[in-house]
Amino acid sequence: MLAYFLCYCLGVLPKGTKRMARRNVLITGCSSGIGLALAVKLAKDEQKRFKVYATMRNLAKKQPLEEAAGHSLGKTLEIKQLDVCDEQSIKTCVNSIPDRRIDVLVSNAGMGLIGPIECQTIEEMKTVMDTNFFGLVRLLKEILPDMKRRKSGHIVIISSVMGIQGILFNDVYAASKFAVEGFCESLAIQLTFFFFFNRLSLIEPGPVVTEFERKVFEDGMKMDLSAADEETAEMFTNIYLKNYKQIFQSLGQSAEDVAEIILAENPPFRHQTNTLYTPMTTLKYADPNGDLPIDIFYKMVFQHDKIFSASLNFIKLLRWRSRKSFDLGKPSQ
Ligand SMILES: NC(=O)C1=CN([C@@H]2O[C@H](COP(=O)(O)OP(=O)(O)OC[C@H]3O[C@@H](n4cnc5c(N)ncnc54)[C@H](OP(=O)(O)O)[C@@H]3O)[C@@H](O)[C@H]2O)C=CC1
Ligand SMILES: CC1=C(/C=C/C(C)=C/C=C/C(C)=C/C=O)C(C)(C)CCC1
Repeated sequence: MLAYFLCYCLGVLPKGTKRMARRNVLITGCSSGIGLALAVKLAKDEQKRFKVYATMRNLAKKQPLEEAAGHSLGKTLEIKQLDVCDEQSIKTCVNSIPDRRIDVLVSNAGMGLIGPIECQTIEEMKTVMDTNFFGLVRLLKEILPDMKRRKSGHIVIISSVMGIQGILFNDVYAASKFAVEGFCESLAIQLTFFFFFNRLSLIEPGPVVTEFERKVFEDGMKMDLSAADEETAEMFTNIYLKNYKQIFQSLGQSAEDVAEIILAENPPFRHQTNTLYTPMTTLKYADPNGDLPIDIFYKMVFQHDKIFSASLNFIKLLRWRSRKSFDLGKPSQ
């Protein structure tokens, strides 16, 4: 079912319903996680509808993708170098594609950052903004003019539920995804003029079990908290980090699940992939004043932490008993 929605997002109907010319898809951040899963999914499409340019900043990390790609490597999938923080590397990559033709751009590369801001340097914060926000801007500056000239193209952006709603100790990461969302919301209006209908889609996953989760947790565990006061350091360690793994185990999707959701025909502008997480984001829309989600999150963390933890365990148990992850992203029929 998620596969259906993925195909739907990149402009392909289910098998056998429509024939289309092969489409060039460029994906950033394919060394692991969602980018890798999506690249492989598209490259292995039975009808060979895609030519995938799976890019990564460090080609020394290409082995997992090569292994997962199998026979599609060198046929429907090519691996290329692209660092979203380096304009020249983007240009070189795009110039190496025949006629520079990119039908679908998937802006996926990104990184997380957690912890008290007192313990993060401005340089670390700038790297997150540079990767998650300016990385997208650089890609579009290079690729969008060609799409506008052709009056066709589709841009899929991996945003996050944190592009809608901030979460404790994710201040800068959430800011980077809010920047992405504001930027895209503005751009979508202009693109509707060029492409006649909206061809820009924001994918908003909740927690996904990937390298992102591991890296962010490890960095959080070894963070030097000496610049924070005792209460803040305690809150980060004993509330946030303590619950972190449990949240991913209970609510987390797999990269493959998310990959399946990404391609759809006439996709909505925003698509949240994780139905278990939507009660959280709905709080934002339920109260235009913005107090409700802050109040509820505060109570969940500081007053009803045992109920919150028990609820997460219950969800985990239900998912385990069903012996497969819930079909979290099933599109409504
Ligand atoms: N995992 C989660 O819970 C969620 C993730 N997301 C978003 O999904 C996207 C993919 O993350 P996910 O698959 O989970 O995590 P991974 O860490 O598995 O993948 C992130 C990818 O981005 C790459 N990357 C980082 N910086 C750059 C750069 N400067 N240029 C090119 N590539 C770069 C990484 O490369 P390298 O290996 O070299 O570091 C890696 O290939 C991100 O935008 C993330 O914000 C959204 C919601 C939830
Ligand atoms: C739900 C929730 C929490 C944590 C949420 C997390 C950890 C979400 C992670 C989302 C990710 C990783 C998105 C990536 O883009 C808290 C603050 C513990 C308590 C309040 C409710």
